[in-house]
Amino acid sequence: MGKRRKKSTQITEDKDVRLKILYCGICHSDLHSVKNEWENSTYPILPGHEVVGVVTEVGSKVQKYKVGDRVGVGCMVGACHTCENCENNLENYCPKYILTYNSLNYDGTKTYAGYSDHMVANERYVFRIPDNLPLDAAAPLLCAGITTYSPLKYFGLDKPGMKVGVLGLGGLGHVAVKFAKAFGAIVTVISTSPHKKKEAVEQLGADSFLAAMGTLDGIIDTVSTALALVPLLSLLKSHGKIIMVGAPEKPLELPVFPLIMGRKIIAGSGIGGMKETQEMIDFAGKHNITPEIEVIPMDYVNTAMERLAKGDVKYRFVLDVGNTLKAA
Ligand SMILES: NC(=O)c1ccc[n+]([C@@H]2O[C@H](COP(=O)([O-])OP(=O)(O)OC[C@H]3O[C@@H](n4cnc5c(N)ncnc54)[C@H](O)[C@@H]3O)[C@@H](O)[C@H]2O)c1
Ligand SMILES: [Zn+2]
Ligand SMILES: [Zn+2]
Repeated sequence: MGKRRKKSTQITEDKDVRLKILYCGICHSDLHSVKNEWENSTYPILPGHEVVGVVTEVGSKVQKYKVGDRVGVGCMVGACHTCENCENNLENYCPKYILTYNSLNYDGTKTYAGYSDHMVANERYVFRIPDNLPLDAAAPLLCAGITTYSPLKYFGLDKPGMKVGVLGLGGLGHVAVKFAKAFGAIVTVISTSPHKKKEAVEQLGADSFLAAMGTLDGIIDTVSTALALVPLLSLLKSHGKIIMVGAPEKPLELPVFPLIMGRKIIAGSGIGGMKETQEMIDFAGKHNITPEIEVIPMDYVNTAMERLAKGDVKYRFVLDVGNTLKAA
């Protein structure tokens, strides 16, 4: 692994940017992956796709960045750039996309990611972090941010007055509340944990905590385990939508009648394209949207994973890689 790691930290292409990693968020997908819950993990895995840091080197043809710039890398580091999805700035739906970790580069080498000191990525997959956003709190935007921003926009839930439900108040869910509020939506947190009510309303700005039947235009479902859909469908108005971003390993049961009654929609959404990711980060900068984080040292990572599995985090762990990673 040492040899491959070394290779992945060298500038190999003209359009590559090397960054010194300072912070990396811990996404529940990291946990699914290290535990092989999706049954697609190939070890060794070096997780982390909410990566932020500072540019230390640029390839000869890099145009967007220079040494010293504050940047981030999200869930992807490559795609084919020729298919219909790529041509429409939807690299995230490219059939040949390359994930930041647990994936293969086109040369067959493995990708390793953010729980690490350095990283190299093509400039198309590198994002600029606005000066007013603290780097540690900006990290979760790279996955949790775009994963919730993109479906709110695509499914038309970004209009003032829309009644938006957010299911699961974890890393993704709490950012969904912040973006939906910034779009002017009326936001309801749907949670099975009554103790989360006070914070959801007072700290995150949600308008209410539990929704009444037939009242919501859309629900962003961020839950990491399989939950029943029927009670959720009953919360929707006619034409309401449930957008699944949570990625449980087990399938969900889908009775059809509650869909037919009211022309309701269940859809999925995966991160977002590179153009939209930069747009989301700039929007967060403009509206001062920062995730709520608990900054932790590298040697706390296993405890953090255990706490994340229990839902014991408010609301995102961020590894202080720059100050606490002791390179071997
Ligand atoms: N679609 C995408 O592109 C995308 C991107 C990032 C993460 N994800 C997935 O989204 C999910 C959430 O990620 P996260 O980082 O926000 O995780 P998280 O652990 O921070 O949040 C998940 C929330 O779901 C709640 N939850 C879990 N099981 C529950 C249950 N049975 N009933 C009620 N609530 C329950 C937890 O309490 C927690 O609040 C994960 O499955 C992750 O893999 C998908
Ligand atoms: Zn993620
Ligand atoms: Zn493509």
